[in-house]
Amino acid sequence: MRITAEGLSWLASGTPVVRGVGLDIAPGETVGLLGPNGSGKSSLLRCLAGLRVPDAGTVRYDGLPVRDWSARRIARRIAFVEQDSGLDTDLRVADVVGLGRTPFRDRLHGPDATDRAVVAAALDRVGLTALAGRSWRGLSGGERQRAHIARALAQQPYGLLLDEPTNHLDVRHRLELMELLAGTGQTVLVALHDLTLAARYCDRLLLMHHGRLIASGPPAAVLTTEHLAGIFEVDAELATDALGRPAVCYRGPLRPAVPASATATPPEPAPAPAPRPVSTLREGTS
Ligand SMILES: Nc1ncnc2c1ncn2[C@@H]1O[C@H](COP(=O)(O)OP(=O)(O)OP(=O)(O)O)[C@@H](O)[C@H]1O
Repeated sequence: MRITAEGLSWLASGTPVVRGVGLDIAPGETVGLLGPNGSGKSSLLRCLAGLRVPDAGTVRYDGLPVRDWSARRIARRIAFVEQDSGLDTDLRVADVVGLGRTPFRDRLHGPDATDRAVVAAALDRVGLTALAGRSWRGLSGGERQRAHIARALAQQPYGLLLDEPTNHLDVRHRLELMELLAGTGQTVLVALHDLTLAARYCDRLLLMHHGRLIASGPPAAVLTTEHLAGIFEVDAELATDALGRPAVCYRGPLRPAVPASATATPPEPAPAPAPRPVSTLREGTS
């Protein structure tokens, strides 16, 4: 599925958050969405997922504008894994994953054999089969995150939008998740803070800053020392991993430059005026 946006803008209480974003994600492409905190990644993803109505511009799936589509129609095309769903329920893990089947079900009927098979396959893909019967409340943060991914996979979408899905995941599960996403064959747009992970698994990277898309291209073209310093405000060196992709080695946050006047040797204090000899004091002349 091709996901495109033209001139996309969204305002929060009158303040521009997404500013004139244009993008074109080809069918089957895995694209990483990068940017510092507050740069507008989640807001852009929500616009693309139909959860925010843009103030200007158009989102299209396979060339069709989605502005007037119902949530159900969108959910049959695209799955969205939010940064923090805050889901709190007594449902079993398999039932939470089964929520991904809702767009395909008649409201009056429960899950059928196909739904159950799709849910089982999704749980298997994220390694949660053993926890299928557990209560949602008993899961760790990382297990919940993987269950959300399984719920999205159970939707059998053509496109996947994910907002920092590697949060809470240990290193092995991060790598597994990125391999899974890159191997789905679906169109994937994934917001990530781990720049090296993004470079390793994404075909292309998009970089946001203050609501605008300021760069798009292969990982090596977007992860530059200029962007690391100027946009992410870190002092970092770029290495190349075994696959020829950029890998970031951080030295630390960039310190704001100290103005020269603050480091210069302070001038010698002016000598205090010598006390006038008493004899020169004249209190009145009469
Ligand atoms: N509903 C809202 N009302 C007011 N301000 C909002 C709203 N949604 C987002 N913002 C503001 O818009 C800016 C972009 O937020 P957004 O969550 O899209 O950024 P982000 O790049 O996803 O950040 P992070 O990396 O921290 O998750 C932030 O300054 C945020 O406070």
